[in-house]
Amino acid sequence: MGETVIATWGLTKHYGRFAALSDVSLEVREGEVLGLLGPNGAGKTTLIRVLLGMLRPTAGTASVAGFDPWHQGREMRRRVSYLPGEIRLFGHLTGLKMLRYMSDLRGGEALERAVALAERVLKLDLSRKVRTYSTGMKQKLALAQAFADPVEILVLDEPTSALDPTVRNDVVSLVGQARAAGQTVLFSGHVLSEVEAVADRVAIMRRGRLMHVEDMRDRRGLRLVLARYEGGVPDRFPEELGLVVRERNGATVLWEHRGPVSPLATWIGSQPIVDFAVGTEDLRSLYDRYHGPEAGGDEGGDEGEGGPS
Ligand SMILES: Nc1ncnc2c1ncn2[C@@H]1O[C@H](COP(=O)(O)OP(=O)(O)OP(=O)(O)O)[C@@H](O)[C@H]1O
Repeated sequence: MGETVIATWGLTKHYGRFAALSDVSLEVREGEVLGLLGPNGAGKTTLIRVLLGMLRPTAGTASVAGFDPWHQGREMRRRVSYLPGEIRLFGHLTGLKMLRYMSDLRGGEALERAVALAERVLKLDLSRKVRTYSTGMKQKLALAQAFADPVEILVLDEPTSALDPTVRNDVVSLVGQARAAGQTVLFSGHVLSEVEAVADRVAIMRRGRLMHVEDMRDRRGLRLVLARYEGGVPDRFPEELGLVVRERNGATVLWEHRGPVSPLATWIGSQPIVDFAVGTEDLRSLYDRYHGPEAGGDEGGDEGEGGPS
């Protein structure tokens, strides 16, 4: 993985006394796909808008492609393609003219690719006026443009929110292709399976705070082992097995395990273990640790328009 291309240090955004973003420090490395997860109001869009130089942070700093987004927004935006959560297009233009308009803003290079993506991959009729498009069709048009842009960084705010399941999968593939082409992708979303399918790392937000960053590559090699001992669970386990105790309760222990299975299986065979089970932990259970029923509610502050943009 390459060098850091997006970084924030103690990023904070207040609306009056309400903190939409609190002390967020995060890094995204070159060529990486980072999924930003969190329920409504967690602060994902606020973070993205600060990174795009559309909102001025109350405190903290950010760097995107080596630029300060607020003070060097113009230089930064040349290197970044952004899909906003709320897409605004010119209704009187056809899809094709809208794509031409958007690609001209970047020197026209990306038009051919944007048209191919829109028509062939996303199956969009570009001869229709944009005002006759459904919400999902508008999202497809903006996605075609975002993925076609010859930029280093893609920032996608809920890129699949209006799409049907088949097109969602196409977008997941496009994110994978963008990474294969060396682009860095930051995207936000709620659909855990999509994030799980494509993200290298996942950042979980809650009430404006960054709660947890998980490396999905590590996670894919993680297994959970549940064992019930005859009598009590020993205090220590051989270090070379790479077992980490997640929970222990009477005669039962839940370990996290990474690495080869065979030494573990041999060792388990030598232990006074009466029963055991092996499984994986999907992203849902990780997410639920921060947002599940036991994690409490997520009501934020007052909704409202405003802030510099
Ligand atoms: N202009 C504003 N004035 C006051 N509060 C705001 C403003 N913009 C956002 N907020 C609040 O900041 C919090 C974070 O909002 P944000 O849009 O970043 O959340 P999100 O994680 O993107 O949610 P969603 O998934 O619903 O898009 C919310 O509680 C929201 O009400």
